[in-house]
Amino acid sequence: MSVVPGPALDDELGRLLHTWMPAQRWYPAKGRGVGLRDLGAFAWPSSEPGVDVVTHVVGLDSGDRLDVVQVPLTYRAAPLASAVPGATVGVLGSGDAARHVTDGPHDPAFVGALLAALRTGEGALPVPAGAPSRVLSGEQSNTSIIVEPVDGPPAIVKLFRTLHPGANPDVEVLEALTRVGSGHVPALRGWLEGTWLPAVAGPGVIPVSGHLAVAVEFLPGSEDAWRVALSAVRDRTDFTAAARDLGAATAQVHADLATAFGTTAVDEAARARMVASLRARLDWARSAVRDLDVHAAALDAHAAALDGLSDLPPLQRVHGDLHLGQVLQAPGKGWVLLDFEGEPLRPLAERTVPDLALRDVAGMLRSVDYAAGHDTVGEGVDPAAVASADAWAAATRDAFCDGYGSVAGRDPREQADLLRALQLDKALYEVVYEARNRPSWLRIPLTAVARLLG
Ligand SMILES: Nc1ncnc2c1ncn2[C@@H]1O[C@H](COP(=O)(O)OP(=O)(O)O)[C@@H](O)[C@H]1O
Ligand SMILES: O=P(O)(O)O[C@H]1O[C@H](CO)[C@@H](O[C@H]2O[C@H](CO)[C@@H](O)[C@H](O)[C@H]2O)[C@H](O)[C@H]1O
Repeated sequence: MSVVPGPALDDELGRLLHTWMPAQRWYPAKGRGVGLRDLGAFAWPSSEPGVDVVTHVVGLDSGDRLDVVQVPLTYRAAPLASAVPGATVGVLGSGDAARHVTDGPHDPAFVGALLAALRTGEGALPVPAGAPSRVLSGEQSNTSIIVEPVDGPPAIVKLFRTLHPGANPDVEVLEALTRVGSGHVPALRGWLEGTWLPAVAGPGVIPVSGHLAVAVEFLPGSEDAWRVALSAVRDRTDFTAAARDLGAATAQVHADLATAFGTTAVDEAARARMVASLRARLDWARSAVRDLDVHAAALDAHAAALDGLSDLPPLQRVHGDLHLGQVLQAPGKGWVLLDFEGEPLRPLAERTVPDLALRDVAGMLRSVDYAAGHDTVGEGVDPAAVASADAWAAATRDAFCDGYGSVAGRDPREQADLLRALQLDKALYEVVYEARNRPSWLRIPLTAVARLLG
């Protein structure tokens, strides 16, 4: 990457970031008091005279935890005319020396520098620098920039906001799946790596490297399955044909992942590790969310029964956090799976170890339950509406499993105990996720925990 080390994060910029960052959707330390740590900066060659482009790597230190985020910024003498609300970080200095600070993805000066620095794999179509771009709006844990060249296919560049040393699973998996010709993922078009100081600073410390961004083909006119499913359940329209295709696409991606990364048979030690990890998640969720206390006896019984899990299928790379919001119905391409980063609340090292493909099936079944329960879980809902949402969910879940089994050769419902344990595992993760991020949604996974334990 043709960038050079950039300026330090000084107190004045630190104060601006302290105010601006917590309001961003991607900010990982919501609700926690943090001290900012300067873990490095890259100064980018800027195509616009007088505009400085700098990516700061900032540690968010809350004492017991340190999240590392990348914050690309531009510095201009005058405000960026095209800046949308939220893109303006603030002003440094005053009078003639004032520097207007903008969130990089919203500034063409940063996007041009970023596109020029992307690395491209063999045979991949590079993303031209200088093409018009816009930031994807909507709920996102990262920041994506859609690039639409006038004379070439569009691309979408995702800036990973939370950084981890080493390969980002999204880049690693998309590279492998593109290589084996998987038809159910967007083709990889480029990536970017960077270097910063590790979380633990000190004398003689060695910098770490990792992925900063990934670029893939943009699929215009796509609809995400969460929105389609939510309107289908509201209108009580059939979603079974789509769910069957989605099940088949999921099984095909699992087959492609097995081809690209191989599989590992489960011996007794691996089985014991799997049971231990399911128990560890149970303990983690119970200690994080007190609403689970009412199920103490049933959760204890479930934890004990996990020893009975046997005949586990081979382990392989999986998606790790598959839900309806992670799949697009793309014109001419069918179902496409996105975002192979795994569960954001899980440590990165755990997200890349070979796992059960059924975990993704369980994730999708939970997502169908979310769509059905979105409007009907809670007090005072008409029982007829609950019954019809439940019937929609049951038919959709069956269709997804039918489609999955038709490609995988084994129907997921044949492994009922394992599938139930994985759905419960996911529902417990969701209880923690919702308690931290969307407390008003908490009742959806809590209701599922009660049902799955019952
Ligand atoms: N290749 C693509 N083509 C069209 N839209 C996309 C593409 N990739 C992502 N998106 C849109 O961007 C959203 C967020 O992408 P995702 O990779 O899940 O980001 P995040 O990791 O921030 O959640 C998706 O839900 C989808 O709407
Ligand atoms: O998309 P991310 O990788 O950031 O995943 C996280 O956020 C998801 C919500 O955006 C969350 O998914 C949960 O809510 C979905 C509805 O919004 C539902 O379809 C999923 O089944 C449910 O798990 C995901 O768990 C979390 O990791």
